[in-house]
Amino acid sequence: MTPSTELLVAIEHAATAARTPTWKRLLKDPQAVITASILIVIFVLGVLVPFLTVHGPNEADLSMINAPVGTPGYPLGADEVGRDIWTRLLHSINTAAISALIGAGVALVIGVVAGLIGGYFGTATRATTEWLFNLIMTFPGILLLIILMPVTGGDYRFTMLIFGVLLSPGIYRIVRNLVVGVKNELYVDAARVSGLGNLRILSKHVLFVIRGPIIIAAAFMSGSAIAVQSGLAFLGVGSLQIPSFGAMISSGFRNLYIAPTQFLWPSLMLGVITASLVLLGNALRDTLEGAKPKPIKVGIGQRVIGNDSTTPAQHGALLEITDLGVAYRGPGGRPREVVSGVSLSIAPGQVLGLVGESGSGKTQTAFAILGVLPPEALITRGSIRFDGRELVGLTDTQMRPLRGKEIAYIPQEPMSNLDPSFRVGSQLVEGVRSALGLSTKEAKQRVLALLARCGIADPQRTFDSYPHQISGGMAQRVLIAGAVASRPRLLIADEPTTALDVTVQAEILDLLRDLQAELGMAILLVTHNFGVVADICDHIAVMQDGVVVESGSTHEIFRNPQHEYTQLLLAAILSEDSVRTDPSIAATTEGSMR
Ligand SMILES: Nc1ncnc2c1ncn2[C@@H]1O[C@H](COP(=O)(O)OP(=O)(O)OP(=O)(O)O)[C@@H](O)[C@H]1O
Repeated sequence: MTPSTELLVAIEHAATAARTPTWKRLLKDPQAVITASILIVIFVLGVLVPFLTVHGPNEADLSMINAPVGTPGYPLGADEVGRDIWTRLLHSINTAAISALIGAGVALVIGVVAGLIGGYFGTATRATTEWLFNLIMTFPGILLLIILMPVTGGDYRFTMLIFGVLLSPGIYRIVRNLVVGVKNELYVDAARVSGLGNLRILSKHVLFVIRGPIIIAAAFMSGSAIAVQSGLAFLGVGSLQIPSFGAMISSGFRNLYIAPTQFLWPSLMLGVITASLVLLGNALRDTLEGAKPKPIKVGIGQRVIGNDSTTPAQHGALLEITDLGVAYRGPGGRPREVVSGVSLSIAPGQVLGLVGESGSGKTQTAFAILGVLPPEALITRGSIRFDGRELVGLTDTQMRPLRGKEIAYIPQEPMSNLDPSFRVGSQLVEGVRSALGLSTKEAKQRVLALLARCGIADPQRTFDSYPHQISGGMAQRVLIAGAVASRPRLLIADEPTTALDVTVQAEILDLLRDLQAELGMAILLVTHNFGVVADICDHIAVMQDGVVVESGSTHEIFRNPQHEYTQLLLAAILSEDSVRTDPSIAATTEGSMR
């Protein structure tokens, strides 16, 4: 099996796993199966207590005080007042189960209902629920439970009820945050528009999506409730008539030197129950939340078919992309290639236009070269060689010396790529210093010179401005200045003129053309606009649905487009409408076609 086939098989397995129902996936997890089985066995022992014991839980026989393990009728021995430890242990299971049920149940009911309401409805409702839960959180939990003993009459069920209320802010916050994240999803909007009531939307769409974290929290809260009930009983808080692990441990503790096993049984049982609940919660989390595809980061663990990273690039190409595949997993977990078998080549100093309609995979190809694909992206196949060096498989640290120095990038939205909190100059100086290792003073001089070179009339003023104080065209010039500061060998420009008005577009293209000639750098120009391509590119690659459908010299493609899609794109820019709305570009295009 080739490495890439292995990767695809692994992806396929992950996708199949994601489609399997939760309970089936849980059954395949040994941790979930073992812990759930232990809890079921213990729970059944508690339920069958009348059939498994001969004594009552508080029935004392003074002749049996501290009877050893294996005494007839007392399989685990008797305690300090002659009560059957086995019987008390099984009854304690029921106490623990009821504690978990009440404590976790109350917390869930209050927390989930309030979380749904607080997260889904307007700010006034949220502010009220928030205030209430903040108030609850100010109560000192355990202390309050002890202080309220006279009110609860020592009945652990009331104590657990109060404990449930005290636990509820935790679950409220989880649910509220999840609901805030989900409520603006398009499918919730769609349900609202289709006329579904809030109750139905909350119970059907919202609750369903957030069920995973709620189930997990329930497992952890059950463990907490049992632990707190036992702790209180250990301290002697509550009715002495109720058999519980805490009361048994306390009694065993007093007799530790006389009969150590009295301490062992309840401690062991309590430990096994709480540990099983926590481990089951972890297994549930892994199954419910881990079902999402695990992202493979670019540069980490990608494998390429049959390439040897020491082989130089073919035909003296600066950038050579061969059979590149980039995929994302769809809703079912199945990977879908958005870049599929793309091959491109750029010689030093050449300008290649990567053209295609929106969503055709141009930016994904550019991001793959830069090694900045989002974490959920998968490189399924292929190779990207820069100056003979394989880039696919490089870690982020290995990519960093190349990015910004050898390969520079100009983004589509100049404004959103400048940090509004810092002055333009300081952002540029920072980039230039890190790329070229210059002192601040040298970097500043270089930046000012570059700003002037990039057509900015008053460089010092722009240097001292915040991004909101400059225009879109200026911001793009600023970013171009930053990109070419290190004299890169390859400049990737992703729709560098799209966000600008027509006259500024032409100026920016002029600037790029001049800088390219001056610095001799290669440019990969990502655009959907054939007019831009005609203006500046030597070669063109046309992309459709993630595939390069046609490539060749600009002259050839404009003169004799072979592929139907290329003909369509060309026809579109020459249509009457686009000529009317985009006169300078149409003129340029016509010019270059002549
Ligand atoms: N994070 C992501 N998860 C899933 N699919 C994605 C993700 N990012 C991009 N895509 C998909 O990849 C495909 C190609 O996107 P890409 O951004 O490369 O298109 P493009 O040709 O550059 O278009 P545009 O000019 O609109 O940016 C699109 O169908 C897009 O939906």
